[in-house]
Amino acid sequence: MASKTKQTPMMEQYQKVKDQYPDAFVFYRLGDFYEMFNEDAVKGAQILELTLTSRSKNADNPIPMCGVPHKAVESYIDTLIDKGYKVAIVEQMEDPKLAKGMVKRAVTQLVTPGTRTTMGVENAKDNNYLTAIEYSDSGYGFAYAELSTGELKTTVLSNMNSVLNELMTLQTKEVIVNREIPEKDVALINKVGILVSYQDDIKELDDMQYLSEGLRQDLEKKVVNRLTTYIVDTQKRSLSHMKAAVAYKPAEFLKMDHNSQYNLELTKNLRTNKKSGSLLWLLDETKTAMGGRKLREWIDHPLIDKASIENRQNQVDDLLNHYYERSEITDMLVKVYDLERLAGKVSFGSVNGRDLVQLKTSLQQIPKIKYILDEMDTKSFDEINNDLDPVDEVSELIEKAITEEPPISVTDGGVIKDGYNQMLDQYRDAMNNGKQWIAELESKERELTGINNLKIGYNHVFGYYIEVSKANLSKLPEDRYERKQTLTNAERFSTPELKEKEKLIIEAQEKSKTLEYELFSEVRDVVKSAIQRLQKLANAVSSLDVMQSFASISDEYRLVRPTLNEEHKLEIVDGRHPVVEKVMGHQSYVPNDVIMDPGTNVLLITGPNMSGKSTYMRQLALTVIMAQIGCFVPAKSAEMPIFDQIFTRIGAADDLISGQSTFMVEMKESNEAIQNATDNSLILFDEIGRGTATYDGMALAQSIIEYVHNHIHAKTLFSTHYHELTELADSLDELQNVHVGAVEKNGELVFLHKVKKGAADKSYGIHVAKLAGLPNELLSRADVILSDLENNNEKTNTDNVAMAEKSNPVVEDEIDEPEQQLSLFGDVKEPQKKKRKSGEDKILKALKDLDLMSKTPMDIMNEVYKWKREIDK
Ligand SMILES: Nc1ncnc2c1ncn2[C@@H]1O[C@H](COP(=O)(O)OP(=O)(O)OP(=O)(O)O)[C@@H](O)[C@H]1O
Repeated sequence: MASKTKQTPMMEQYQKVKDQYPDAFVFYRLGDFYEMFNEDAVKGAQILELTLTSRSKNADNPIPMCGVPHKAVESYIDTLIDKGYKVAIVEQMEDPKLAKGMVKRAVTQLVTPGTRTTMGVENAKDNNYLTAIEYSDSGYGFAYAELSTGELKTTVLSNMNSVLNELMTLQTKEVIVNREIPEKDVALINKVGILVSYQDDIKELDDMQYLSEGLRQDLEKKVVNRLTTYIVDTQKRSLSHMKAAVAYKPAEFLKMDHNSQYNLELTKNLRTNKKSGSLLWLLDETKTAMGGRKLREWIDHPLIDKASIENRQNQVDDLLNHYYERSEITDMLVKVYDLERLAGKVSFGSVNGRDLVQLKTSLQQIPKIKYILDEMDTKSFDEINNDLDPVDEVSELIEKAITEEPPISVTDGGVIKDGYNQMLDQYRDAMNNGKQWIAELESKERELTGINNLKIGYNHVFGYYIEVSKANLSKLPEDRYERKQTLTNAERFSTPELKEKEKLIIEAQEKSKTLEYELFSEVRDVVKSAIQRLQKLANAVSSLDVMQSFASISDEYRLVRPTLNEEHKLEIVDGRHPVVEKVMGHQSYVPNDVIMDPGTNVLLITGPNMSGKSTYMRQLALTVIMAQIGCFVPAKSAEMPIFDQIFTRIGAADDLISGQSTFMVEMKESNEAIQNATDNSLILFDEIGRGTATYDGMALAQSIIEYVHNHIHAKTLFSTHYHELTELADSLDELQNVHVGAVEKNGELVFLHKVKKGAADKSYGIHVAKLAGLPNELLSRADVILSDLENNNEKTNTDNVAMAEKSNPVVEDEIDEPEQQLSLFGDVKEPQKKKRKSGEDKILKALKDLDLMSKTPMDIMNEVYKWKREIDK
């Protein structure tokens, strides 16, 4: 809290704002600076590396203070937002020179992590989503928006797990909730590092009604309204570019949880957390920022509708078949700027002359692109072509009105072209004539005074002046020259006629600047009225951009069009992991088949460590995702079903956030798959069970395989080091063994990376340890232990069998032991039954011989009674 001593009116004004925005840094405009005070100043100075000073230094309680220049404020705000803070911007609402008393100030915007719209070039292809969640008994309303592009989507999710998944997939920066949401939910959101902001009331905003109008579910309407209320409250500016909310259902897309997306490195590399090395990195040859964002959205949401996938495939095909046209389109797309974000800027009123020139350049490409698409004459692009509206009147207006290289500022003139407005031309003439007159005055004055180095100059404070060096002062006639400024070596003067011309020039300058700004605003308003059309155009351009990216990737990496079937047939010939291949070079990559006919649902993959088991599984997942976003796939040929969901238990399983152990996460992820997978799903289980004791692990692995095999029938790849499991192929007819080959050459292990039918014969763990450089002594010792274990195992097996036979010789003969009595591990279970007495054996024999059909119930009753007495003896 600020000190209780009497505050100055300004500090009172400041404190009022701060009280309203306690969780934000308050940037308080004072002249050319935004100042922070008190605790904001102390913290802000530290984070932003500013010098901390104080106001009223000599008072008892000096007020800590620091400031940033208004011209550079954006970068400081960005730094704070990046660190998860909010910034309230307080502007002067009147000209301080004209203000009576305290200058009026007000918060003009609250910038928060989810509402930031200033994107640097480096993250132009990223979205910055703001999300709202509405808790209810029947599920969670979920809505997200991207303020800079106006995108707004909503859905209802059944549980908090799905909410967290969606939040992480979208990489949301901020979540809006009201206080009815359970605290444990808020804690979960905080745990994944997302800022939670509260918005308790919902305002029915007339001009924002359209945003939720088309929605059918109340929960969706409510959550959209909460989100838009928060946006209006914080942004306090026009949001006419916000698009009406689109309701979506997660089930309309291939479902994948965030962990799977993360572990499959779809948009980020696991190690570096950067785009490089991810599927997105491989596929991104988009030329526009909008295309880049759309590609990412598609990777996050692959399709499941066959017709839509095939339409995209047709587009790729058509572009591949029209090489020349494709490269023309690509060249034009390079000149298309970020139409979505330009539309946003127009709506916010923050657009400048340069933005409008970018808009014009972009729009001018559209007729050319349309022409080429017409020439290509392919049906697949009909819809996109229809939506390519060049918004001619906007580009023509900008062409007529805005200069080719306008300055950044829209208030300093130089934005409007000559010839666009008569009045402006007249002002400009006056200015130019005046300047011309002044230039001529210089030579006239030189002649008059005989001072050759006399010159006429201009500065902001003193205006136009005649400068004479001190040495020449004596040559100057006294009468006409009025002294303006004294320098070390010269004096500056004015004359009545210079003053008069100066006045004319300055007046013309002021008037032209004001008029230019008015004209610019008019142009901007015309553009504003075309926002919806621009957004539709942006959507079409970005789709076209992604398609040309797919086509050029397909060319570059020899991808093929997959055939989609409805018969559960998966047949990928010579498939490749596209990212690993790109990194290692395609000569070194060993292609592999994945063949699973309709009757084969489980591939059990064995092979040494490092042989390529997980690469093989990941390769399949990426191929499926590429196919379902409409791209071609890395293989010689590919036939595949459309998958509804992908479940993975792959890669590092540590869940540091919720503090769960590797094994626990492994089991939870397995459970997710087992509970939710269908026969249309893809399951990838990489070494399930390795996180616990061998026997537990192996038992679980087998029962999971059996369960998936018997109940789910999803296409499943299961890699394992438990060689014993390969015997399952004998009893499970939908399961096949494959193994990744390796050979031993002169005691060294050579990986072949080739997947072949059948089970691997050996584990080679010690060989891999050798490759990792473990000391020889340790390795030799491991060899000894291994052969001991192997011998013991064999011995134990034979001992066990012998013991079982010895301990129970009669039973083996007389009673059919179920086969399962032979455990997984090849040894016989300890006999659990006590040795039976001979009387009991007699009873069993009698029971076996009893002919039920020839006896009455009474006879049986008597018989049983006799036996019971016998046993009870
Ligand atoms: N098809 C392939 N062609 C060429 N190199 C490959 C291929 N598959 C994998 N590799 C190489 O082998 C390395 C190890 O592969 P991967 O991690 O898939 O092995 P793994 O069998 O799953 O190992 P572990 O059992 O230890 O987890 C990869 O990093 C890659 O460099």
